[in-house]
Amino acid sequence: MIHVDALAKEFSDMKRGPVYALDHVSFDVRPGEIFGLLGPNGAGKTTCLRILSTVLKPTHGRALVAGYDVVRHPEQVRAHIGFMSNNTGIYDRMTGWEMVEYYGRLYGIPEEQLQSRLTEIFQTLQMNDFRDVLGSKMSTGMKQKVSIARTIVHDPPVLIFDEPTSGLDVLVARAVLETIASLKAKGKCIIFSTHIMREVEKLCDRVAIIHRGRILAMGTVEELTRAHGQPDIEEVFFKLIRDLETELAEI
Ligand SMILES: Nc1ncnc2c1ncn2[C@@H]1O[C@H](COP(=O)(O)OP(=O)(O)OP(=O)(O)O)[C@@H](O)[C@H]1O
Repeated sequence: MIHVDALAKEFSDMKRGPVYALDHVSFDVRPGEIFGLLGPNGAGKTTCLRILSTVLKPTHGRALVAGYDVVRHPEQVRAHIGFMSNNTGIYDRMTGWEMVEYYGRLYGIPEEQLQSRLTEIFQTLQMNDFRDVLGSKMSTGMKQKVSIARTIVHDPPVLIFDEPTSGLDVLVARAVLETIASLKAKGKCIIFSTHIMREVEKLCDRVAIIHRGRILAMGTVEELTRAHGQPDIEEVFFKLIRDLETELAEI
């Protein structure tokens, strides 16, 4: 469902010169799988997810999403994905219902299907008690739910979440993770970025540890801890980052 082959992105930064945000990464994600990109700030996670969602173009390599090339067929890719960035961007003067309805129309869902789809989503995500609250009056948790609702309104087969629990309190974060798990149970192909080890352990079928734009290791949590002789994913993560930094310092 997602096929990424030697994907790279170079930015030219006024101060720093060329920045290799993504350095030839390759991976695949299957339907019914949750794939995590685990990395520190600036690792390249957002850049990778932005390329997959057609917001950015790669400087090298190829990515296919739902069978469509992100550069050659961006409209097709957009029709088959739901992308939730960590900036919820909720409109102050619209209610949750209106916002999700608006996105449903943007995706071209026929009117007669749209209302039943909204009813279903508002029930599943337990949003009925605030369906008529304006964006300006919503709590962070409410906003995050609206954001998820509009990401999934067109029932896309591929879901891309950029740090979906960032800045949320524990209860809301838990609800978001439960929603992601239920989307996997429906057979969705899910990729999400995080720097929270526990989320990876709880949710991901496979994970790629990413730092300085490179994938340092990839596999199930069990495979990675075994291969690197560490007790848990946190130790694997710090070991790999330390090793790369030592290697770079010696060059
Ligand atoms: N538009 C841009 N112009 C120049 N450099 C950029 C641009 N976007 C990202 N970068 C740089 O690319 C690198 C990777 O950034 P990216 O946002 O992908 O990391 P990240 O893993 O998502 O981290 P974070 O969790 O901080 O968002 C960083 O060094 C960042 O400063």
